[in-house]
Amino acid sequence: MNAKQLAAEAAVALIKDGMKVGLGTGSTAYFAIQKIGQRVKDEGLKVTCIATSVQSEELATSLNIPMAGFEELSYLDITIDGADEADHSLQLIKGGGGALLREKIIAYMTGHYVIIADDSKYVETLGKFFLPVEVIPFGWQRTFDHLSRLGCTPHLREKQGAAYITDNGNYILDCDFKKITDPGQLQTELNLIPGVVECGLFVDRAQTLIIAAADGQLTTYHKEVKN
Ligand SMILES: O=C[C@H](O)[C@H](O)[C@H](O)COP(=O)(O)O
Repeated sequence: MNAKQLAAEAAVALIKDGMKVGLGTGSTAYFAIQKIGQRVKDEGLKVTCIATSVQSEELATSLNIPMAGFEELSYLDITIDGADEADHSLQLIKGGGGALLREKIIAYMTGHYVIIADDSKYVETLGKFFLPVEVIPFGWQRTFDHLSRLGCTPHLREKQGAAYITDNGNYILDCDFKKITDPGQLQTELNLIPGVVECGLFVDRAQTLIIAAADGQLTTYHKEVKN
């Protein structure tokens, strides 16, 4: 079993009958959704889920995982999601797969927010991974200018030669800050820029971080966070 799958399955073991569950996005969350589907099928696990992306919604539906909308769910017991970077105080960079906005909305309605990753994602200081910032397409070049003034080099994310479009119809600027020493302050500054919809910093959100190594070793970190 690879490290991502190992971390994912350890997290899915936390899900109990009757829980409302948030489904993350990406190659690590994929294994969690697969395992939830397996538990629904084999054990008759009773859950109601909401997904952080169209991609995860489609995967969950194909596995017959019961899904619900925001009109039905206002609170989730647990969400299991991946991350692009996580530091020792469980601050995160997310959005490598473009799902940061829906992921953050769901993180903010979750009681127990669990992050799963292989050990390459566990870093001393955030920022080596370019920080994804979701911006509206209107005037994005000027939003780009404002981001640059915060000391980063932004790059418009592209897919097949055109601007990458998120599930919400927006663009992503991947920002090279090199080192992010104060994620909370940076999040505040980013979200004050007109045109920025949301940034991929998840500050004081994760309560549990499950890191798996290729040799099968699992390490779980916990933090007190009032969600
Ligand atoms: O937008 C995508 C999400 O934030 C992912 O959870 C993150 O990019 C990690 O993805 P992966 O597990 O594929 O490395």
